[in-house]
Amino acid sequence: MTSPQPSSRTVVVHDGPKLLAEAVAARLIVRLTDAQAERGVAAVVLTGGRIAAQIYAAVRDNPARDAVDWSRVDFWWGDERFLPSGDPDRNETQARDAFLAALPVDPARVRPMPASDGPHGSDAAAAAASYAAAIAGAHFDVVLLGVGEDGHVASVFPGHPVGADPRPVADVHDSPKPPPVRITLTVPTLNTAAEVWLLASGAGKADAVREALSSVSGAPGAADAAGVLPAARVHGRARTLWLVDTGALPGGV
Ligand SMILES: O=C1O[C@H](COP(=O)(O)O)[C@@H](O)[C@H](O)[C@H]1O
Repeated sequence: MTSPQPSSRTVVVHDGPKLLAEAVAARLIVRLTDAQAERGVAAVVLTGGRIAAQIYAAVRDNPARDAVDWSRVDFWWGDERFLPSGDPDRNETQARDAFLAALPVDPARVRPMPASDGPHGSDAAAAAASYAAAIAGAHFDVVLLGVGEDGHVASVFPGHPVGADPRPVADVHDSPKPPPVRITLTVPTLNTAAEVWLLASGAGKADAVREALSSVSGAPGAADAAGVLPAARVHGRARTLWLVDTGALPGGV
C-alpha cells in the first residue's frame, strides 16, 4: 500500500520484515540500474542495522541483481562504529559479509569510513575529516537509513550535539547506543542525496516512526534543539521514501 504524504514524503508499508527486505532490495536494484542508464555510474550510501542486513542479503539473492553493473557502483557509508577493521560490529563488516563479498564490485569504489586501527588511529575527528574530503563533490543517488528505536538515523542521535554539527562528517562521542565513538554524515550532508530511504521494521520502531511521520518539520536546517527527531529531519532532493513494515507502522498511514 502506498500513500503520498505532506512535504513530499511517501510511506510504503510491507507485510513483515521478509517482504520489506525483498521489496527494498528489488527497488534498490532498479534504482541503481536506472542511475547507471542515466549517468553511467550509480552511488549508494549504506546504513547499518538489522533490517539493512536483511536487505543486503536479499539483494545478493535476487537474480535481477545482474541488471546492475556492480563494478560501476560507488558504495559509501552514512555512519560507522569507530572500531578496528573487521570488527563484526562495524557497519562495513556487516555489508561486506551480507552482500559486497558476493558481488563483482570494484574494490576502489567501496569507500568505508576509517577504522580505529586505520591511518588516523584512535583520532576519530581526523578520521571524520578524511571522510569529508573523500565525499567532497560526490553525488548520492540513494541514501539508506535505518531508523533507530529512538528516532536516530546514521549516528545522528536525538538530543545529541551531533544534530547541530556544522561539519559534513562528524565524529560522535558518548553515543547513547554502543559503541560510544562513531563517525557520521551530518543531516545537511545526508540531505544532499537525490533520494533518501528510511527503513524501519518491527514494533520497537513504531513510536519513532509515528512521531517522525507526524512531525511537520523535515526542513534541512531544523534545529535538533527544537525536539525534532533526526529521522524527521532527513529528506532527498527528489524523493523521500519511508519503507516500513506493519510492525513499525501498525494500522498503516
Ligand atoms: O547503530 C546503528 O543502528 C541503526 C539501526 O539499527 P537497527 O538494528 O535498530 O535497525 C542504523 O541506523 C545505524 O546505521 C547504525 O550505526
